[in-house]
Amino acid sequence: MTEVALETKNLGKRYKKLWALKDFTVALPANKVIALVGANGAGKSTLMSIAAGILPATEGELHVEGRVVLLSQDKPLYRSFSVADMLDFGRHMNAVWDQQRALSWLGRFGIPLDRPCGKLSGGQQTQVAMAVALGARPSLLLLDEPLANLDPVARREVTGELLGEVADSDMTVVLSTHVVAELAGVGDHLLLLREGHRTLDGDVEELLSQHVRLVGPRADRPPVEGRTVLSQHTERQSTFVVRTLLGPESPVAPPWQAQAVTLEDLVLAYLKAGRGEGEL
Ligand SMILES: Nc1ncnc2c1ncn2[C@@H]1O[C@H](COP(=O)(O)OP(=O)(O)OP(=O)(O)O)[C@@H](O)[C@H]1O
Repeated sequence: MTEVALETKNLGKRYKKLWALKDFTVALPANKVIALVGANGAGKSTLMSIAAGILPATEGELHVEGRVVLLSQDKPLYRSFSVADMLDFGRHMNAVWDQQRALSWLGRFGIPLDRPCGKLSGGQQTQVAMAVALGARPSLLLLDEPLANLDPVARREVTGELLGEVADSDMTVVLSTHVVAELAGVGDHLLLLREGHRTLDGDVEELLSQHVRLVGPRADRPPVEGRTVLSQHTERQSTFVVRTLLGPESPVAPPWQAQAVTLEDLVLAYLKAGRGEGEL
C-alpha cells in the first residue's frame, strides 16, 4: 500500500460567510511531487496553511507525517543577512539541519554565499529560501507558488532538481500553481481544487490513461460510456472530454475520433467545466 503524506477528512475552513475549503477529504501519497492546481481563490493557500499548522481549520481532520515546511511567495529572508548568515539562521531555528543539502542547492544555482539577501534578484532570493527550506529536512515541503518570480527556464530547472531531491529522500513536495502550461513534467500526482472542493485527484499517468477526447459530428452525448467532463459544440462538430475506463487507445466507431489528452488539456477541461459537471 502506498504510504500517505497528508490525509484529511471532511476538512473545512470558513472565513466569515465564505467556505474557502469544504468537505475536503484526500489522502496524498508520500514521496511524490504533487501538483496542487486551482484557479485564483480555489483554496490552495488555505489548504497549505492548515497543513503547515499556521491556520486553524473550522471543521474536520488533518493528519501529516513528520516535519512540514511551508514556503510561500513572500520569502522569509532578512535583507541585511548574507546568504551564509541565512543558513546559520536556519541551523539555529531548526532542530534538524542539513547544511550540506542547503549548500548543494545554492551551488547548483550559483548563488554567492557572501552576498546580502537584499542585494539578490527575486529569483536568487527564491533559491536561498528553497535552500533554507530543504536544509530543514522536511518530510512534507509545501511550496505555495514560490516559483512565480523565476523565469521559465529557471523554474524548469528548479522543478527538475526538486524531482531529484524527492527521488533521493523520503520527502513529499506539494507545489501549488495556477499556471497550467507549466505543469507538464512537474508532478507525479495531481490534485485539482475548485471553489474549496476536490475536483480531481490521482496519479498523473493514471488520470491521463482514463481520459479521452472525442471529436465527431454534432451530438448531444459522446459515443462511449463514461463521465463527460466537458462538451463543446460548433454547428457541425462536437468535442467531448470523457472519463472512461476504455482509455484513449480503444476504438470508436468512425467518423468519431479518439485522441489522448495532455495534462494541460485535462486540467483545463476540469477548470472550464461548469460547476457540478465533471465532479468526481
Ligand atoms: N484571511 C482571509 N479572510 C477572508 N477570506 C479569505 C482569507 N484568505 C482567503 N480568503 C478567501 O478564501 C478563498 C480561498 O483563498 P485561497 O487564498 O486559499 O485561494 P488560492 O487557491 O490560494 O488562490 P490564489 O491562487 O489566488 O493564491 C478565496 O475566496 C479568498 O478570498
